Amino acid sequence: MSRKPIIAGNWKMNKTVKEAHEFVEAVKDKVPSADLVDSVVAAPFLALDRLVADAKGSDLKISAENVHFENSGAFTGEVSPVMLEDLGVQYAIIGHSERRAMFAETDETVNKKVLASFAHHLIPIVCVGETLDEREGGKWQSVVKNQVTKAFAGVPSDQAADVVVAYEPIWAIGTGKSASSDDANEVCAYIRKTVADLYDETVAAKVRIQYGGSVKPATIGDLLAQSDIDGALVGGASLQPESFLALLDAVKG
Ligand SMILES: O=C[C@H](O)COP(=O)(O)O
Repeated sequence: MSRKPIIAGNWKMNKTVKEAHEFVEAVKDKVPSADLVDSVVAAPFLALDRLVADAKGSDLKISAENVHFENSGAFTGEVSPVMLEDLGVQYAIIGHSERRAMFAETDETVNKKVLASFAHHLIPIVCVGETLDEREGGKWQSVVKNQVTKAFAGVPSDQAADVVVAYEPIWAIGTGKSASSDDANEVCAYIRKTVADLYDETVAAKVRIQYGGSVKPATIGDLLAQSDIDGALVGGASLQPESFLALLDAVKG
């Protein structure tokens, strides 16, 4: 089965609203057709309202970088899926390793956020990945399997097929040390097998799996050529319009 690639920029804590607006204005009419690739930018909450309006009518899609699992209530500083749906945001990154490491995100909260996202028409981009110690200790399979299994708990099969999984080995994020295409593909294939064990081969064949970790325009082509890598989640190289568009060009071939 052929899966439509999905290339997502994750800006992390970068760009003012003005800078974000200028970026979207610069790229929105240059991204490839959404028939060919899903082109996504994940921006800080403050910019989302403006960016959804900016991107309207174009093939560029807008994502949040996080979402809370409750609809409303006494959760100071948080943003709910109801609020994101209201803005017209289409995706939410969930469980990024920076949130797991610095903001107490757990497999349980990741799962709650996945379920809450589907309840509000947000497509979850679920991040998983092992630390360097876990890789060197030969534990990446158990780490990744556990993260995937817990993230998908309670997700019905029709929704499971729409989940985007981002495999991001923690040692490769922002370090300039990308996993080799073969190593990244081995893990992505293992993630797909895990989804097949949880559901079936049909669901597993539909789930899109991104690689993330020091992806650059020069390296994305080799990654996308792999059997089980359907896109990329890109930090640093997504911050400039030229670089973001160059990542998307790799899909066009
Ligand atoms: O979400 C994106 C990843 O954390 C990768 O970031 P990076 O491309 O700057 O290594």
